[in-house]
Amino acid sequence: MINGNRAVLVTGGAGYIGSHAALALRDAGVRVVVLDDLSTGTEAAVPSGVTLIRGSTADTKLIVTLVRLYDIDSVMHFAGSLVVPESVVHPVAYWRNNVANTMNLAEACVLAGVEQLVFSSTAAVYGLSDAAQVDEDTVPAPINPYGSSKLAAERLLADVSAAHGIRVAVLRYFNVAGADPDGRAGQRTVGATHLIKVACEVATGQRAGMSVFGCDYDTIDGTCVRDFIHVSDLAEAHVLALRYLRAGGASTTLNCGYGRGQSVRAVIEAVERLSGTTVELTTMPRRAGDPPALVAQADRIRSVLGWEPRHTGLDEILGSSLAWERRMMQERTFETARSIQATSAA
Ligand SMILES: NC(=O)c1ccc[n+]([C@@H]2O[C@H](COP(=O)([O-])OP(=O)(O)OC[C@H]3O[C@@H](n4cnc5c(N)ncnc54)[C@H](O)[C@@H]3O)[C@@H](O)[C@H]2O)c1
Ligand SMILES: O=c1ccn([C@@H]2O[C@H](COP(=O)(O)OP(=O)(O)O[C@H]3O[C@H](CO)[C@@H](O)[C@H](O)[C@H]3O)[C@@H](O)[C@H]2O)c(=O)[nH]1
Repeated sequence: MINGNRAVLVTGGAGYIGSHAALALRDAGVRVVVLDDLSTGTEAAVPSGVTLIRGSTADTKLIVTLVRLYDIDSVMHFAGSLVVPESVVHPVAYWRNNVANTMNLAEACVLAGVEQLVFSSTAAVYGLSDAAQVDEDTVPAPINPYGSSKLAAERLLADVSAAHGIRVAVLRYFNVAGADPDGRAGQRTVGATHLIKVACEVATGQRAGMSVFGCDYDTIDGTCVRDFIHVSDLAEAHVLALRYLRAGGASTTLNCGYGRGQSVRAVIEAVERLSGTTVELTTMPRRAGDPPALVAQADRIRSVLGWEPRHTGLDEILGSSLAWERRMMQERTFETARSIQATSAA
Protein backbone atom coordinates (compact mmCIF):
# COMPACT_ATOMS: atom_id res chain seq x y z
CA MET A 1 0.00 0.00 0.00
CA ILE A 2 0.99 3.64 -0.40
CA ASN A 3 2.83 5.78 2.19
CA GLY A 4 6.07 3.81 2.27
CA ASN A 5 4.44 1.05 4.29
CA ARG A 6 4.10 3.12 7.44
CA ALA A 7 2.13 1.22 10.06
CA VAL A 8 -1.46 1.43 11.29
CA LEU A 9 -2.31 1.29 14.98
CA VAL A 10 -5.50 -0.73 15.45
CA THR A 11 -7.00 -0.14 18.90
CA GLY A 12 -9.34 -2.96 19.88
CA GLY A 13 -7.75 -5.27 17.30
CA ALA A 14 -8.20 -8.29 19.57
CA GLY A 15 -11.97 -7.80 19.42
CA TYR A 16 -14.55 -8.92 16.90
CA ILE A 17 -14.53 -6.19 14.25
CA GLY A 18 -10.97 -4.97 14.91
CA SER A 19 -9.55 -8.46 14.33
CA HIS A 20 -11.33 -8.72 10.96
CA ALA A 21 -10.00 -5.29 10.01
CA ALA A 22 -6.48 -6.28 11.11
CA LEU A 23 -6.78 -9.34 8.88
CA ALA A 24 -7.99 -7.29 5.90
CA LEU A 25 -5.21 -4.74 6.41
CA ARG A 26 -2.58 -7.45 6.72
CA ASP A 27 -3.93 -9.12 3.56
CA ALA A 28 -3.64 -5.73 1.80
CA GLY A 29 0.05 -5.56 2.76
CA VAL A 30 -0.35 -2.99 5.54
CA ARG A 31 1.83 -3.22 8.66
CA VAL A 32 -0.48 -3.49 11.67
CA VAL A 33 0.12 -2.96 15.38
CA VAL A 34 -2.77 -3.83 17.69
CA LEU A 35 -3.30 -2.04 21.01
CA ASP A 36 -5.81 -3.89 23.19
CA ASP A 37 -6.39 -4.23 26.93
CA LEU A 38 -8.08 -7.63 26.37
CA SER A 39 -11.08 -6.54 28.43
CA THR A 40 -13.48 -8.16 25.95
CA GLY A 41 -11.00 -9.24 23.27
CA THR A 42 -8.65 -12.23 23.19
CA GLU A 43 -5.08 -12.75 22.08
CA ALA A 44 -6.24 -15.65 19.89
CA ALA A 45 -8.23 -13.21 17.74
CA VAL A 46 -5.15 -11.23 16.67
CA PRO A 47 -4.07 -12.45 13.21
CA SER A 48 -0.67 -14.07 12.91
CA GLY A 49 2.05 -11.68 11.86
CA VAL A 50 0.36 -8.80 13.66
CA THR A 51 2.02 -7.31 16.74
CA LEU A 52 -0.17 -7.17 19.86
CA ILE A 53 0.59 -4.62 22.57
CA ARG A 54 -1.44 -5.16 25.72
CA GLY A 55 -2.42 -1.74 26.98
CA SER A 56 -5.18 0.83 27.17
CA THR A 57 -6.23 3.74 25.00
CA ALA A 58 -6.20 5.66 28.29
CA ASP A 59 -2.39 5.49 28.24
CA THR A 60 -1.33 8.55 26.25
CA LYS A 61 2.37 8.02 26.93
CA LEU A 62 2.30 4.42 25.73
CA ILE A 63 0.53 5.44 22.50
CA VAL A 64 3.04 8.21 21.76
CA THR A 65 5.85 5.67 22.24
CA LEU A 66 4.16 3.14 19.95
CA VAL A 67 3.57 5.70 17.20
CA ARG A 68 7.26 6.61 17.20
CA LEU A 69 8.59 3.07 17.66
CA TYR A 70 6.55 1.49 14.86
CA ASP A 71 6.47 4.48 12.49
CA ILE A 72 2.68 4.75 12.65
CA ASP A 73 0.93 7.33 10.46
CA SER A 74 -2.68 6.16 10.92
CA VAL A 75 -4.93 4.95 13.70
CA MET A 76 -8.07 2.83 13.50
CA HIS A 77 -9.93 3.27 16.74
CA PHE A 78 -12.17 0.26 17.47
CA ALA A 79 -11.54 0.00 21.22
CA GLY A 80 -14.64 0.85 23.20
CA SER A 81 -17.66 -0.35 25.11
CA LEU A 82 -20.64 -1.24 22.98
CA VAL A 83 -23.53 -3.04 24.62
CA VAL A 84 -26.62 -0.82 24.53
CA PRO A 85 -28.49 -2.14 27.63
CA GLU A 86 -25.24 -2.22 29.65
CA SER A 87 -24.69 1.45 28.79
CA VAL A 88 -28.11 2.30 30.23
CA VAL A 89 -27.06 0.76 33.56
CA HIS A 90 -23.43 2.00 33.56
CA PRO A 91 -23.35 5.36 31.75
CA VAL A 92 -20.21 6.63 33.49
CA ALA A 93 -18.21 3.57 32.44
CA TYR A 94 -19.39 4.12 28.87
CA TRP A 95 -18.46 7.81 28.85
CA ARG A 96 -15.09 6.95 30.39
CA ASN A 97 -14.15 4.33 27.84
CA ASN A 98 -15.75 5.87 24.76
CA VAL A 99 -15.10 9.55 25.46
CA ALA A 100 -12.37 10.07 28.09
CA ASN A 101 -10.16 7.30 26.68
CA THR A 102 -10.73 8.57 23.13
CA MET A 103 -9.59 11.97 24.43
CA ASN A 104 -6.33 10.44 25.68
CA LEU A 105 -5.84 8.64 22.39
CA ALA A 106 -6.52 11.86 20.45
CA GLU A 107 -4.00 13.72 22.60
CA ALA A 108 -1.38 11.07 21.83
CA CYS A 109 -2.17 11.33 18.10
CA VAL A 110 -1.62 15.09 18.21
CA LEU A 111 1.59 14.81 20.23
CA ALA A 112 3.06 12.10 18.01
CA GLY A 113 1.97 13.54 14.66
CA VAL A 114 -0.52 10.89 13.51
CA GLU A 115 -1.91 11.98 10.14
CA GLN A 116 -5.25 10.17 9.92
CA LEU A 117 -7.72 8.30 12.03
CA VAL A 118 -10.66 6.01 11.29
CA PHE A 119 -13.22 5.97 14.08
CA SER A 120 -15.72 3.19 14.87
CA SER A 121 -18.97 5.01 15.43
CA THR A 122 -22.46 3.61 15.37
CA ALA A 123 -25.97 3.87 14.03
CA ALA A 124 -26.96 4.31 17.68
CA VAL A 125 -26.08 8.03 17.32
CA TYR A 126 -29.30 8.48 15.30
CA GLY A 127 -31.73 7.32 17.97
CA LEU A 128 -35.40 7.41 17.03
CA SER A 129 -36.16 8.22 13.43
CA ASP A 130 -39.33 8.16 11.39
CA ALA A 131 -37.31 7.89 8.19
CA ALA A 132 -37.27 4.49 6.48
CA GLN A 133 -33.51 5.02 6.11
CA VAL A 134 -31.23 7.44 7.96
CA ASP A 135 -28.53 9.30 6.05
CA GLU A 136 -25.47 11.01 7.44
CA ASP A 137 -27.19 14.40 7.48
CA THR A 138 -29.95 13.17 9.78
CA VAL A 139 -29.63 15.15 13.00
CA PRO A 140 -28.23 12.73 15.60
CA ALA A 141 -30.42 12.21 18.67
CA PRO A 142 -29.17 9.19 20.60
CA ILE A 143 -31.55 7.53 23.05
CA ASN A 144 -29.01 5.58 25.09
CA PRO A 145 -25.66 6.40 26.77
CA TYR A 146 -23.78 4.23 24.29
CA GLY A 147 -25.01 6.37 21.40
CA SER A 148 -24.44 9.62 23.34
CA SER A 149 -20.89 8.66 24.21
CA LYS A 150 -20.06 7.74 20.60
CA LEU A 151 -21.56 11.01 19.36
CA ALA A 152 -19.48 12.93 21.90
CA ALA A 153 -16.36 11.12 20.67
CA GLU A 154 -17.25 12.01 17.07
CA ARG A 155 -17.49 15.70 18.07
CA LEU A 156 -14.25 15.57 19.99
CA LEU A 157 -12.47 14.12 16.96
CA ALA A 158 -14.01 16.78 14.68
CA ASP A 159 -12.61 19.50 16.97
CA VAL A 160 -9.19 17.82 17.07
CA SER A 161 -9.22 17.49 13.31
CA ALA A 162 -10.07 21.17 12.82
CA ALA A 163 -7.35 22.35 15.21
CA HIS A 164 -4.55 19.93 14.39
CA GLY A 165 -5.17 18.80 10.81
CA ILE A 166 -5.57 15.09 11.55
CA ARG A 167 -8.07 13.84 8.98
CA VAL A 168 -10.80 11.62 10.40
CA ALA A 169 -13.14 9.14 8.75
CA VAL A 170 -16.07 8.47 11.06
CA LEU A 171 -17.65 5.16 10.12
CA ARG A 172 -21.14 4.70 11.57
CA TYR A 173 -21.64 0.95 11.60
CA PHE A 174 -25.10 -0.51 11.62
CA ASN A 175 -25.48 -4.04 13.08
CA VAL A 176 -22.36 -6.03 12.38
CA ALA A 177 -22.54 -9.82 12.11
CA GLY A 178 -21.02 -12.84 10.38
CA ALA A 179 -17.50 -14.20 10.28
CA ASP A 180 -14.58 -14.36 7.87
CA PRO A 181 -15.76 -16.58 4.95
CA ASP A 182 -12.54 -18.62 5.20
CA GLY A 183 -13.06 -19.25 8.93
CA ARG A 184 -9.95 -17.31 9.97
CA ALA A 185 -11.82 -14.97 12.32
CA GLY A 186 -15.19 -14.60 13.97
CA GLN A 187 -16.88 -13.29 17.08
CA ARG A 188 -15.32 -14.77 20.23
CA THR A 189 -17.12 -12.52 22.76
CA VAL A 190 -17.98 -14.53 25.87
CA GLY A 191 -21.57 -13.98 27.03
CA ALA A 192 -22.34 -11.92 23.93
CA THR A 193 -25.69 -10.13 23.78
CA HIS A 194 -25.86 -9.54 20.01
CA LEU A 195 -28.93 -11.00 18.34
CA ILE A 196 -27.21 -13.07 15.63
CA LYS A 197 -24.44 -14.38 17.89
CA VAL A 198 -27.01 -15.39 20.53
CA ALA A 199 -29.36 -17.04 17.97
CA CYS A 200 -26.46 -19.00 16.45
CA GLU A 201 -25.30 -20.14 19.90
CA VAL A 202 -28.82 -21.44 20.58
CA ALA A 203 -29.00 -23.14 17.16
CA THR A 204 -25.70 -24.93 17.82
CA GLY A 205 -26.76 -26.08 21.29
CA GLN A 206 -24.49 -23.76 23.27
CA ARG A 207 -27.46 -22.00 24.89
CA ALA A 208 -30.80 -23.50 25.82
CA GLY A 209 -32.91 -20.65 24.41
CA MET A 210 -33.16 -16.93 23.94
CA SER A 211 -35.43 -13.95 24.54
CA VAL A 212 -37.09 -11.67 22.04
CA PHE A 213 -37.17 -8.19 23.55
CA GLY A 214 -40.42 -6.54 22.50
CA CYS A 215 -43.05 -7.81 20.07
CA ASP A 216 -45.24 -4.70 20.14
CA TYR A 217 -43.21 -2.26 18.05
CA ASP A 218 -44.79 -0.52 15.10
CA THR A 219 -42.81 -2.62 12.62
CA ILE A 220 -43.56 -5.32 10.06
CA ASP A 221 -43.99 -8.09 12.67
CA GLY A 222 -43.81 -6.16 15.95
CA THR A 223 -40.11 -6.87 16.60
CA CYS A 224 -37.24 -4.40 16.12
CA VAL A 225 -35.71 -3.90 12.69
CA ARG A 226 -31.97 -3.58 12.04
CA ASP A 227 -29.62 -3.30 9.03
CA PHE A 228 -27.22 -6.25 9.40
CA ILE A 229 -23.86 -5.88 7.68
CA HIS A 230 -21.27 -8.62 7.13
CA VAL A 231 -18.12 -8.01 9.15
CA SER A 232 -15.85 -8.79 6.17
CA ASP A 233 -17.54 -6.11 4.05
CA LEU A 234 -17.04 -3.72 6.95
CA ALA A 235 -13.37 -4.71 7.27
CA GLU A 236 -12.93 -3.96 3.57
CA ALA A 237 -14.50 -0.52 4.10
CA HIS A 238 -11.70 0.19 6.59
CA VAL A 239 -9.00 -0.70 4.08
CA LEU A 240 -10.67 1.66 1.60
CA ALA A 241 -11.03 4.41 4.22
CA LEU A 242 -7.32 4.16 4.98
CA ARG A 243 -6.46 4.35 1.30
CA TYR A 244 -8.78 7.37 0.92
CA LEU A 245 -7.26 9.26 3.85
CA ARG A 246 -3.70 8.43 2.91
CA ALA A 247 -4.41 9.80 -0.56
CA GLY A 248 -5.32 13.12 1.09
CA GLY A 249 -9.11 12.64 1.36
CA ALA A 250 -10.96 15.14 3.55
CA SER A 251 -12.55 14.21 6.87
CA THR A 252 -15.86 12.49 6.33
CA THR A 253 -18.71 10.66 8.06
CA LEU A 254 -20.06 7.53 6.40
CA ASN A 255 -22.87 5.11 7.20
CA CYS A 256 -21.84 1.46 6.96
CA GLY A 257 -24.91 -0.62 6.20
CA TYR A 258 -26.72 -2.16 3.26
CA GLY A 259 -29.89 -0.06 3.38
CA ARG A 260 -32.00 -3.12 4.12
CA GLY A 261 -33.94 -3.79 7.31
CA GLN A 262 -34.52 -7.25 8.81
CA SER A 263 -36.73 -7.87 11.81
CA VAL A 264 -35.55 -9.75 14.88
CA ARG A 265 -38.14 -12.42 14.18
CA ALA A 266 -37.08 -12.79 10.52
CA VAL A 267 -33.44 -13.22 11.57
CA ILE A 268 -34.31 -15.94 14.09
CA GLU A 269 -36.50 -17.76 11.55
CA ALA A 270 -33.65 -17.69 9.02
CA VAL A 271 -31.25 -19.12 11.63
CA GLU A 272 -33.75 -21.94 12.26
CA ARG A 273 -34.09 -22.66 8.54
CA LEU A 274 -30.33 -22.67 7.90
CA SER A 275 -29.46 -24.76 10.94
CA GLY A 276 -32.42 -27.12 10.75
CA THR A 277 -33.15 -26.51 14.43
CA THR A 278 -35.84 -24.84 16.49
CA VAL A 279 -34.70 -21.84 18.49
CA GLU A 280 -36.43 -21.84 21.88
CA LEU A 281 -37.90 -18.34 22.36
CA THR A 282 -39.26 -16.41 25.32
CA THR A 283 -41.08 -13.16 24.67
CA MET A 284 -39.84 -10.42 26.97
CA PRO A 285 -40.75 -6.73 27.41
CA ARG A 286 -38.90 -4.13 25.35
CA ARG A 287 -35.20 -3.78 26.20
CA ALA A 288 -34.05 -0.41 27.58
CA GLY A 289 -32.45 1.85 24.99
CA ASP A 290 -33.65 -0.03 21.89
CA PRO A 291 -34.81 2.10 18.94
CA PRO A 292 -37.59 0.30 17.00
CA ALA A 293 -35.87 0.49 13.61
CA LEU A 294 -32.44 1.53 12.29
CA VAL A 295 -31.70 1.19 8.60
CA ALA A 296 -28.94 2.97 6.70
CA GLN A 297 -29.12 5.21 3.71
CA ALA A 298 -25.72 4.06 2.53
CA ASP A 299 -25.01 5.69 -0.83
CA ARG A 300 -22.29 8.01 0.43
CA ILE A 301 -19.79 5.32 1.39
CA ARG A 302 -20.12 3.78 -2.06
CA SER A 303 -19.41 7.06 -3.82
CA VAL A 304 -16.70 8.38 -1.45
CA LEU A 305 -14.77 5.12 -0.95
CA GLY A 306 -15.89 3.09 -3.97
CA TRP A 307 -17.06 0.44 -1.51
CA GLU A 308 -18.77 -2.57 -3.10
CA PRO A 309 -19.91 -5.02 -0.45
CA ARG A 310 -19.64 -8.67 -1.49
CA HIS A 311 -21.40 -10.60 1.27
CA THR A 312 -24.75 -8.87 1.51
CA GLY A 313 -27.12 -11.87 1.66
CA LEU A 314 -28.65 -12.47 5.10
CA ASP A 315 -28.17 -16.22 4.56
CA GLU A 316 -24.46 -15.66 3.88
CA ILE A 317 -24.10 -13.60 7.06
CA LEU A 318 -25.93 -16.20 9.14
CA GLY A 319 -24.22 -19.15 7.40
CA SER A 320 -20.79 -17.76 8.23
CA SER A 321 -21.87 -17.14 11.86
CA LEU A 322 -23.15 -20.70 12.23
CA ALA A 323 -19.98 -22.12 10.66
CA TRP A 324 -17.91 -20.04 13.07
CA GLU A 325 -19.86 -21.29 16.12
CA ARG A 326 -19.34 -24.91 15.02
CA ARG A 327 -15.66 -24.24 14.56
CA MET A 328 -15.38 -22.73 18.05
CA MET A 329 -17.15 -25.75 19.54
CA GLN A 330 -14.72 -28.10 17.77
CA GLU A 331 -11.78 -26.02 18.99
CA ARG A 332 -13.01 -26.24 22.59
CA THR A 333 -13.56 -30.02 22.33
CA PHE A 334 -10.04 -30.40 20.96
CA GLU A 335 -8.59 -28.23 23.76
CA THR A 336 -10.46 -30.25 26.42
CA ALA A 337 -9.24 -33.56 24.95
CA ARG A 338 -5.68 -32.22 24.86
CA SER A 339 -5.75 -31.08 28.49
CA ILE A 340 -7.23 -34.45 29.60
CA GLN A 341 -4.43 -36.25 27.71
CA ALA A 342 -1.81 -33.96 29.26
CA THR A 343 -3.23 -34.53 32.78
CA SER A 344 -3.32 -38.33 32.41
CA ALA A 345 0.21 -38.39 30.96
CA ALA A 346 1.57 -36.42 33.93
N1 LIG B 1 -20.60 -4.97 16.97
C1 LIG B 1 -21.39 -4.08 16.38
O1 LIG B 1 -22.47 -4.41 15.85
C2 LIG B 1 -20.98 -2.63 16.34
C3 LIG B 1 -21.82 -1.73 15.70
C4 LIG B 1 -21.47 -0.38 15.68
C5 LIG B 1 -20.27 0.05 16.20
N2 LIG B 1 -19.45 -0.85 16.79
C6 LIG B 1 -18.18 -0.35 17.33
O2 LIG B 1 -17.12 -1.14 16.83
C7 LIG B 1 -16.06 -1.21 17.77
C8 LIG B 1 -15.62 -2.65 17.96
O3 LIG B 1 -16.73 -3.41 18.40
P1 LIG B 1 -16.67 -5.01 18.51
O4 LIG B 1 -18.02 -5.51 18.19
O5 LIG B 1 -15.51 -5.52 17.75
O6 LIG B 1 -16.45 -5.19 20.07
P2 LIG B 1 -15.38 -6.06 20.88
O7 LIG B 1 -15.77 -5.95 22.31
O8 LIG B 1 -15.27 -7.42 20.29
O9 LIG B 1 -14.03 -5.29 20.61
C9 LIG B 1 -13.60 -4.19 21.38
C10 LIG B 1 -12.12 -4.41 21.66
O10 LIG B 1 -11.60 -3.26 22.30
C11 LIG B 1 -10.83 -3.66 23.45
N3 LIG B 1 -10.90 -2.54 24.37
C12 LIG B 1 -11.99 -2.01 24.99
N4 LIG B 1 -11.65 -0.93 25.69
C13 LIG B 1 -10.31 -0.74 25.52
C14 LIG B 1 -9.38 0.23 25.96
N5 LIG B 1 -9.75 1.24 26.75
N6 LIG B 1 -8.09 0.11 25.58
C15 LIG B 1 -7.69 -0.92 24.78
N7 LIG B 1 -8.52 -1.86 24.32
C16 LIG B 1 -9.83 -1.77 24.68
C17 LIG B 1 -11.49 -4.94 23.92
O11 LIG B 1 -10.63 -5.76 24.68
C18 LIG B 1 -11.86 -5.59 22.59
O12 LIG B 1 -10.82 -6.36 22.07
C19 LIG B 1 -16.59 -0.54 19.06
O13 LIG B 1 -16.05 0.76 19.13
C20 LIG B 1 -18.09 -0.47 18.83
O14 LIG B 1 -18.68 0.63 19.47
C21 LIG B 1 -19.77 -2.18 16.89
O1 LIG C 1 -31.06 -12.01 22.69
C1 LIG C 1 -31.45 -11.03 22.03
C2 LIG C 1 -30.57 -10.06 21.55
C3 LIG C 1 -31.09 -8.97 20.87
N1 LIG C 1 -32.42 -8.86 20.64
C4 LIG C 1 -32.95 -7.71 19.89
O2 LIG C 1 -32.27 -7.64 18.64
C5 LIG C 1 -32.10 -6.28 18.24
C6 LIG C 1 -30.63 -6.03 17.98
O3 LIG C 1 -29.94 -6.11 19.23
P1 LIG C 1 -28.35 -6.27 19.35
O4 LIG C 1 -27.89 -7.37 18.48
O5 LIG C 1 -28.02 -6.33 20.79
O6 LIG C 1 -27.82 -4.93 18.68
P2 LIG C 1 -28.16 -3.40 18.97
O7 LIG C 1 -28.68 -3.17 20.33
O8 LIG C 1 -29.00 -2.93 17.81
O9 LIG C 1 -26.73 -2.76 18.92
C7 LIG C 1 -25.74 -3.22 17.98
O10 LIG C 1 -25.82 -2.44 16.85
C8 LIG C 1 -25.50 -1.09 17.05
C9 LIG C 1 -25.60 -0.39 15.71
O11 LIG C 1 -26.92 -0.37 15.28
C10 LIG C 1 -24.08 -1.04 17.59
O12 LIG C 1 -23.64 0.25 17.73
C11 LIG C 1 -23.98 -1.78 18.90
O13 LIG C 1 -22.65 -1.73 19.37
C12 LIG C 1 -24.38 -3.19 18.66
O14 LIG C 1 -24.39 -3.90 19.89
C13 LIG C 1 -32.66 -5.42 19.39
O15 LIG C 1 -33.99 -5.11 19.09
C14 LIG C 1 -32.66 -6.38 20.58
O16 LIG C 1 -33.65 -6.10 21.55
C15 LIG C 1 -33.31 -9.82 21.09
O17 LIG C 1 -34.52 -9.72 20.90
N2 LIG C 1 -32.80 -10.89 21.79
